[in-house]
Amino acid sequence: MTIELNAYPDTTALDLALAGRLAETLNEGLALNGEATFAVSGGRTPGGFFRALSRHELDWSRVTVTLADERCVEESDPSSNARSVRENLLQGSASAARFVPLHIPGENRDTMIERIGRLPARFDAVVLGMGDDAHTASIFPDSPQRDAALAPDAPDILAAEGKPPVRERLTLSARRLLATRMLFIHITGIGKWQVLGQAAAAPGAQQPISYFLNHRTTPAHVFWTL
Ligand SMILES: O=C(O)[C@H](O)[C@@H](O)[C@H](O)[C@H](O)COP(=O)(O)O
Repeated sequence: MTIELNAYPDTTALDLALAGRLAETLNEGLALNGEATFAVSGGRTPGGFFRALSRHELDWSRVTVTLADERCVEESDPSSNARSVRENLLQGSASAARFVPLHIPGENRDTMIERIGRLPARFDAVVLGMGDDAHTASIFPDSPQRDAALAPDAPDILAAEGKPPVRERLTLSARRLLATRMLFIHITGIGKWQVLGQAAAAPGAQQPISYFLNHRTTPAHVFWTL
């Protein structure tokens, strides 16, 4: 288990640095495979990072972006992670990227599973956030779906019970999220830093984030600021 820690003086420096690292990772994927695919998280933290990444000149037409999780709402809803990606990341030259949402209102479950199953088996990058309760994506420590989402044989995607603002969610499983060339964890604030440290020190604990900090084959790259 290796954890690379990258600390920054403020959120602006953090967002610029993480965006630069993502652009580098995506360019590596483009050079290696002619395409690149990554999954990002929602919430309040990543907006500045999305805007910084959108300003990087990449061959975005060969890049696919999807979500680590989604709230089951219309894209017009302020809680929609897809809305945040479209408004903050898919702008400028990055608007040429292909976006694969998790939740399409009215789509039946089998069609959704089949659509997500068509994503490349291994992402070039996954960017996870974390809640103060050590949840990540929509894998919550006290959710009835926690064990199913963390199971080594979990499906790619599953319905999950989250917390307000939206309880009904979809989440990629830990297994699917860990199938990535690079894993980034993006957090701000001393509270989350302390939660992350406790989780890292307790391998196999019940906190969902700890499954991503102690994984035997996918090192975690933590980008954080107080
Ligand atoms: O849909 C979501 O809510 C996110 O994917 C979730 O996992 C998020 O990363 C954390 O809840 C942190 O959220 P904040 O960035 O708002 O603190």
